[in-house]
Amino acid sequence: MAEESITFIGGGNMAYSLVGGLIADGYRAERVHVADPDPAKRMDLANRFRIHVHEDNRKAVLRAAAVVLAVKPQIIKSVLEPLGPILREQKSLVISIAAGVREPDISRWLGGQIAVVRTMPNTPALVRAGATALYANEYVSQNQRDLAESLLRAVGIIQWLDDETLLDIVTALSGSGPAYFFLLMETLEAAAIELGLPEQTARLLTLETALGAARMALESDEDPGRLRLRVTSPGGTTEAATRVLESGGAQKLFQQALQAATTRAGELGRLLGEQ
Ligand SMILES: NC(=O)C1=CN([C@@H]2O[C@H](COP(=O)(O)OP(=O)(O)OC[C@H]3O[C@@H](n4cnc5c(N)ncnc54)[C@H](O)[C@@H]3O)[C@@H](O)[C@H]2O)C=CC1
Ligand SMILES: O=C(O)[C@@H]1CCC=N1
Repeated sequence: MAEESITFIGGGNMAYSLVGGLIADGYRAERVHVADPDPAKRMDLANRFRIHVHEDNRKAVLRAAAVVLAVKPQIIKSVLEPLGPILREQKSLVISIAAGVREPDISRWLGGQIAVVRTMPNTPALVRAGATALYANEYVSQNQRDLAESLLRAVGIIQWLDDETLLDIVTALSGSGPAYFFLLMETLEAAAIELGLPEQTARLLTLETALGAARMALESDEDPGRLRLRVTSPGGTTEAATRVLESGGAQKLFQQALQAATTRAGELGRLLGEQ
């Protein structure tokens, strides 16, 4: 991938995952900068990845080909306004990973007419198994599109979207999605321990089953519904378990959860856009 310099504004969970994935993919540490006001975050990132860390956002973005906004949605406006003049002058590409925050608002806070890619990655980027959707505004050149794509592709799969509004659904599905699968893992592991399985065995079997199911679904020509039926012997154990899940409304609950997350992303976008 192109070895252009990239700056992360905000060095929290998601920046950690993306930086870790980039370094693991062979991106040179001296090309990566992170700005964060928290000295503990800066020290952690510098020690772990040997990248440049900064307290001052303006110094951190100097000469950056791409600037990744990795702060909470609620502070994006205040972070962007002072950076607008320098980012426009440098013609840096701005890549936002913030949930809900809309591209027209990001562009407006930066002073307008600036290349912005709005994305939604997820934390498995840390192990280069991320899933990211991207949307580019009209000012993004082909080179910048390639740069955004190569940065996110280094940490997992990517999908371009033509319609920005779809990013709220993506946020609910794959942005928040790791949490749903972790919840399932936590719950299954705890239930197995409660039933009498040793802790280490319960953990290992839970995680390998999750990995195996995901790999199998990715590599198979059959959809997950069909693969589920293959596990389910008539009158067997899976059928007994599935009956409990269905009668408890598991599918409905997941639909409602995805709806709630999508709605929240839309609300965040609306509320923050009114600033
Ligand atoms: N955590 C996740 O799974 C995902 C998060 N996102 C998005 O990524 C963004 C960051 O989320 P997290 O990393 O989870 O949050 P976080 O709270 O872990 O990280 C945010 C970082 O920003 C720093 N910060 C605060 N004020 C700052 C300022 N003025 N300038 C520079 N840095 C500042 C904080 O010290 C903190 O380290 C959010 O907008 C979120 O919507 C997107 C996809 C997945
Ligand atoms: O919970 C959140 O708002 C962020 C966005 C997607 C995952 N974490």
